[in-house]
Amino acid sequence: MIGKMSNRLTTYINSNPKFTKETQNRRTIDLGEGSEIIYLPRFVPSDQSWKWFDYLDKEIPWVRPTIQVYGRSCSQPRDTCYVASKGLQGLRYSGYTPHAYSWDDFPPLKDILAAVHQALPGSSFNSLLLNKYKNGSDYVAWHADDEKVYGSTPEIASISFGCERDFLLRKRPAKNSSLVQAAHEEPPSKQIKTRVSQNNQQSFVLKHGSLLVMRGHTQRDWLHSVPKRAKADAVRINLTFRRIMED
Ligand SMILES: O=C(O)CCC(=O)C(=O)O
Ligand SMILES: [Fe+2]
Repeated sequence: MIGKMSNRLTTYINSNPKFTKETQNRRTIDLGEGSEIIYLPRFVPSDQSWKWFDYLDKEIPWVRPTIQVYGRSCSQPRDTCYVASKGLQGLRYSGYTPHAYSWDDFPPLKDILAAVHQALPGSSFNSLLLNKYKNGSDYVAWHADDEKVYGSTPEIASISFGCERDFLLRKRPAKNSSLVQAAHEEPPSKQIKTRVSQNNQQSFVLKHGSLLVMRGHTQRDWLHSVPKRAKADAVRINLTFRRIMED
């Protein structure tokens, strides 16, 4: 009986486009305390990923804005563009308010969004921040996407095309966490040991056509970055789908 059921289930899964090989490769990483990562290394097939890469590389009006970091103006170390549904509150980050293009300006983005929604039933994204890293000297510094417009538990679905890059996550020391307490109470020699002994880092190599999702309290409790890499010698395009709260 059980054997028959599982056979039928296998047939159903293999014949239903929702359960493709890519979906079966899904990895869920529980970061603890309500933070979760989902990683699908082969979400979009390679040839389709290259078609989208070429379209985005050519058609997106990429800009490299001036942003404010710790009160200083500097050039954002990657190109960017922003797309959002009509009528939403505007986005502002690092002292910069990007122009919001519409989904109709770039029709293939609607196909990519539909694929993301199919992989994440129950999710509903209404905005997209695009990033283009010309090579390994472009990067994104440690940060959290914890702007108020995303609400208390932002979900961010991130698709990567082109050059593989490392994506790092690091636990944020909370105000009253044991890490901070230890830093105050222990002599300097012990402080270092305390930090090193905590397993508070995660890293992923974001592959061409991959999907990485950050959920729950990841933006409150963790920081993420894409560091400079001398060996990365080609362009990477990254799309991060987000949901702006409607009021
Ligand atoms: O390029 C990436 O993988 C991450 C980009 C990112 O963190 C952001 O746009 O907020
Ligand atoms: Fe981010």
